[in-house]
Amino acid sequence: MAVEIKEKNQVTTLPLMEDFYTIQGEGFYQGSAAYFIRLGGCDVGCVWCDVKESWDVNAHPSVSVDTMMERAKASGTEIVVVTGGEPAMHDLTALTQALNANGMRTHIETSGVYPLTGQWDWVCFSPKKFKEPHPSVFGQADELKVIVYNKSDFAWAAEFAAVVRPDCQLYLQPEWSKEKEMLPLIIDYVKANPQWQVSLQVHKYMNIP
Ligand SMILES: C[S@@+](CC[C@H](N)C(=O)[O-])C[C@H]1O[C@@H](n2cnc3c(N)ncnc32)[C@H](O)[C@@H]1O
Ligand SMILES: Nc1nc2[nH]cc(C(=O)O)c2c(=O)[nH]1
Ligand code: SF4
Ligand SMILES: [Mg+2]
Repeated sequence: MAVEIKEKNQVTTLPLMEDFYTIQGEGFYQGSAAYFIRLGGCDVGCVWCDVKESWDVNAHPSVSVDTMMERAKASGTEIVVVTGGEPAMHDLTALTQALNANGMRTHIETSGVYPLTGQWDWVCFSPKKFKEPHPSVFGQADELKVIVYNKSDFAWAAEFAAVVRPDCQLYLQPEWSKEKEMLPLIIDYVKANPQWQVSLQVHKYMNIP
């Protein structure tokens, strides 16, 4: 008798806020074409979050990972960035499997407050003072991107630089509304500490998503 091997219960639908093909505006891949999948749900509560509409997990429709994969694939993209919201609050195993199986690179933007699930080609870790990150993400981060909202954020950023891998790329990104004030401080800091680089949200200057 043929026996059907059932796979472990995997999450095959996820709350999708939006998906779009654009230019990665931040960090190491800044300037590269990338398809963004923005999942709903976040409980970190950053006061300056630029996508607060993403926070309520129930406000976004459940969409199958295959649909998300097909839409990304149709764009012709090489890179898919999974963001949110806080994408790591969901089981991303099936989504990354579908993307990988179809030849796309998987990148994630995460605050690191939840352990990662899934297979990632690039992990951007952006820790937040509003909720402590999970230590498992320190060794998984390819890129550390700290948002600078006030002067105390430089010393706080250095604490994370000390615990990520030695080959992790280090970025300081001004909080958008504080850019005028913080950018000069970031520039001085990077000149004095050249292991860090400046990251700007260039999509906002280009008026693209
Ligand atoms: C909206 S978050 C979603 C992913 C995840 N929750 C996180 O915070 O990393 C995407 C990126 O935007 C950054 N970000 C959010 N609001 C910002 C703001 N007002 N100014 C600069 N960067 C911001 C976050 O730090 C993160 O690197
Ligand atoms: N163009 C563009 N680049 C981005 N890099 C990270 C983003 C995010 O919201 O996760 C983002 C975004 O929202 N748009
Ligand atoms: S963790 Fe990310 S999505 Fe959540 S509030 Fe902070 S910046 Fe926004
Ligand atoms: Mg954004």
